[in-house]
Amino acid sequence: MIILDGKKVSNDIKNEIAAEVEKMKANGEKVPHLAAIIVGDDGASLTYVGSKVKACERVGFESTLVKMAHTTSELELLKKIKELNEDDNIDGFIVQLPLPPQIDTQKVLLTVDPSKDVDGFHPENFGKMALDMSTFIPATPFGILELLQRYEVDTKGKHTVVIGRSHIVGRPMSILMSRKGWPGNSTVTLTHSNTKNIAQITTQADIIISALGVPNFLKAEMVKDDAVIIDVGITRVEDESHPKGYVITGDVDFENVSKKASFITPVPGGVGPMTIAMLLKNTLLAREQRK
Ligand SMILES: Nc1nc(=O)c2c([nH]1)NC[C@@H]1CN(c3ccc(C(=O)N[C@@H](CCC(=O)O)C(=O)O)cc3)C=[N+]21
Repeated sequence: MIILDGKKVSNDIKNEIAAEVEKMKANGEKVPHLAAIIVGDDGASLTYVGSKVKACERVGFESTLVKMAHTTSELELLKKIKELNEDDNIDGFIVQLPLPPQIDTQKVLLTVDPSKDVDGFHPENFGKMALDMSTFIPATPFGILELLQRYEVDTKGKHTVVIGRSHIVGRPMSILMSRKGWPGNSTVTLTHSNTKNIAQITTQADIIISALGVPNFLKAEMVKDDAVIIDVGITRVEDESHPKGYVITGDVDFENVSKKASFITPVPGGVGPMTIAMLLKNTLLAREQRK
């Protein structure tokens, strides 16, 4: 069993990006600038945005964090987005999800300038992804592809089972794994909350990508020998014995599933850090395309 070490690979990628930034500086070019908008400040979201900003500093990017009150109106948020669209200083930006209920997420995603949409959530970019056109690939799916590639995981002709159909992970992942090329060329089954007999499907899988958000959902008996396991779950589970009062728990019963797997991602230290590295990669791309 080989652990797909997202922490290590994401560090490698950050070093590669930092080297690019050094070159840009040496050439007197402007360095990439990422902005993030966060509406409200529930603990987890703020932690993730905070780590994105920290990652920017680490690779030499400029970053801007726009904090807005949880009572922000849709109109105010759309105005802020338009400001960032027009700000020549900003190469790419993200609006941290989920948004409070008074704000229509679809409207927000449609307002982000597709050329600055480093999350790859705008319908134009999602469509390009589905049609194999060059675009920003959403950071979490992009990170999973990168992990599969760097560990030379064979995906051709394999049965990939995706669990969860979210617009951010499951749906795009199912499209990407079925695309021509590598990683890709898989036969894909997309499962979700209405799927019957899910264990019957997962036991047929060569590759399982779980993006469900139910701690320890995937058990050893749901997995065949030598399967490749990608765990996208990151649920905070209360744990008094831990200094933070919680532990980050994945969708996979790692202790038991890892005994059967050929490759497996840990949580934490798997897909999470890759997400951040690929957001930086998209931002670098955005800067290069704006020259
Ligand atoms: N517009 C938008 N874009 C996003 O990319 C986006 C978002 N909204 N909303 C929330 C989710 C979640 N997300 C994570 C990023 C990093 C880790 C990460 O680094 N996790 C660490 C643990 C971090 C911890 O200790 O909490 C790990 O898995 O090792 C996790 C989750 C990005 N998201």
